[in-house]
Amino acid sequence: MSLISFWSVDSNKLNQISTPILFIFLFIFALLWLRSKFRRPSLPPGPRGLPLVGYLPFLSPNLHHNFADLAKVYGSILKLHLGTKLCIVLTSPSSVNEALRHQETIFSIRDTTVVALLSSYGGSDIVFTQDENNWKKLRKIFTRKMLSKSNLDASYSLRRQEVRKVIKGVFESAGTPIDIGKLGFVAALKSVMAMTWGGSGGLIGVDGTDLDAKFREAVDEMMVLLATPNLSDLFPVLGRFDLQGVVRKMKKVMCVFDEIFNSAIEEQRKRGGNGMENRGFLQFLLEIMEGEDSSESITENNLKALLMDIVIGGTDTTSTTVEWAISELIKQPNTMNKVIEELTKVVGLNQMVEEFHLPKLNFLDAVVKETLRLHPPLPLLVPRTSSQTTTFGEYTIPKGSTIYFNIWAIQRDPKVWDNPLNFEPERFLNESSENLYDFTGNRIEFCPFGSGKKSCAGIPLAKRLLVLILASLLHGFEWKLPEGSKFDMEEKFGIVTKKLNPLVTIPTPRLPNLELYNIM
Ligand code: HEM
Repeated sequence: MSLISFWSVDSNKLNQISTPILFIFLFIFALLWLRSKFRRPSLPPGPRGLPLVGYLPFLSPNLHHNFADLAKVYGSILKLHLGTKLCIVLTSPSSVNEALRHQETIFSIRDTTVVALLSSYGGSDIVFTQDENNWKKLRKIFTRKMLSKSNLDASYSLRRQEVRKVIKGVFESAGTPIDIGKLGFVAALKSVMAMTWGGSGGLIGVDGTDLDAKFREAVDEMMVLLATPNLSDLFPVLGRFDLQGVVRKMKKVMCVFDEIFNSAIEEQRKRGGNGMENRGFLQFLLEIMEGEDSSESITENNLKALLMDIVIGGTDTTSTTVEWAISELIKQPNTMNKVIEELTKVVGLNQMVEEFHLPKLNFLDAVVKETLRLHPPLPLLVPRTSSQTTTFGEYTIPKGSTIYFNIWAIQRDPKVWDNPLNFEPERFLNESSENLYDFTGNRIEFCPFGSGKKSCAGIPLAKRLLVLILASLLHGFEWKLPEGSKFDMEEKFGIVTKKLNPLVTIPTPRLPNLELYNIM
């Protein structure tokens, strides 16, 4: 048999065998292709938990540290179950960017806890409203009207007076230990309250009670309740039993707020806003509520909830940052000296700090940024929830997941920052990065105020009030630790992340003319 005839016989046989095999191969290939095309990507990896409670028993109190450690094992997109909740933790600039910017409509709703809902009059505020149109309207009122440049300029005298009162108080207690966090809180809260009620002085109830003091107590209590982990959030079926009594306590605090707000509204209505030099946020909101422009109309609950946003959003965040900044500066005398040199040069020793000095305090601005890089008051931002199932690269994120953004870990990531754990304000002063990193979160590597359309609405006020308080304390006094006192930089996770051991320091007046401390 010639080679040709061998080939033709065998190729016929071969055809008979190979056609079915080819079909089988094509069939399997088509199946695989279809599977890969229509298969949902899997959930992100994450630690195993226990039945029912999930990872809950293994969590440490500092949630942001815990999440950062887990990210080292499971990667920058990880999942864990906390009670009945599926939680996703994002720990890289790219994944946070994906959620807050590229897929922001899916992740724009905040994860709401039972007490947060109560504190916001059932989600009538900017932070927790679930209605996009309502959010747009409230945010516009908040940023373009209440915190507009002209309104903030006009209310400067109110902030100035409250900060001056605090400085006078410190002067009178010179030489004795002072808790800086508490001092900063009083300065921030009293300034915010003065701006809320306007130039009408403090709030006095019908029976002559000092409502300002009552308000301060209620804010203190609310901060504690907001920070209390509540079983009802993790196991909604337990909600009606309110096992820890958190809801009962919160309802009581809300009654106090309501009484104060009602009294303030009644008083403000009687007085009206005409002719008032400083109209205050309350008068602004009353005018909007009672005005004729239906596109802006707000309810009384919206009004009260917006006031709550200012009080809750603007006080603890500000005072905590002041405390961390002074702690870092006490730890590093060389950096403290640079701040003092700048204050002496820009403000001079013959006057107190004024708001117009602030834009010239470039080094202090870098100190504030560096403080917020290492100690963001909200290290996981305000958690969001996914409004629909979506994919993140190779992973699926189911609808209803709670999303945490670990910006604390990102802002300390050695892949992003040189010497990330060192306090080096100079890093924000080099020409290229000065313009690169601002407070708008345009680069996720530095976003203590969040990023995207739902980033902090209070930045214009935060920038003025925080720096005014910090600069006034540093310009007016030299701060020393009491002899033999313990000093550390341990953190305590909560509604805002504070120092575990409060900073207690002794002030000595720095300005030669002691009269300055009494000028209001
Ligand atoms: C050091 C000071 C402050 C820090 C670090 C801070 C940080 C933040 C962060 C991280 C968020 C969430 C952003 C997100 O989800 O992406 C936020 C939201 C918000 N903050 Fe601030 N904040 C500060 C001061 C203030 C002040 C002074 C006010 C009020 C006057 C305020 C009012 C708000 C409001 C209303 C929101 C919700 C915005 C929205 O949902 O549209 N914050 N803030």
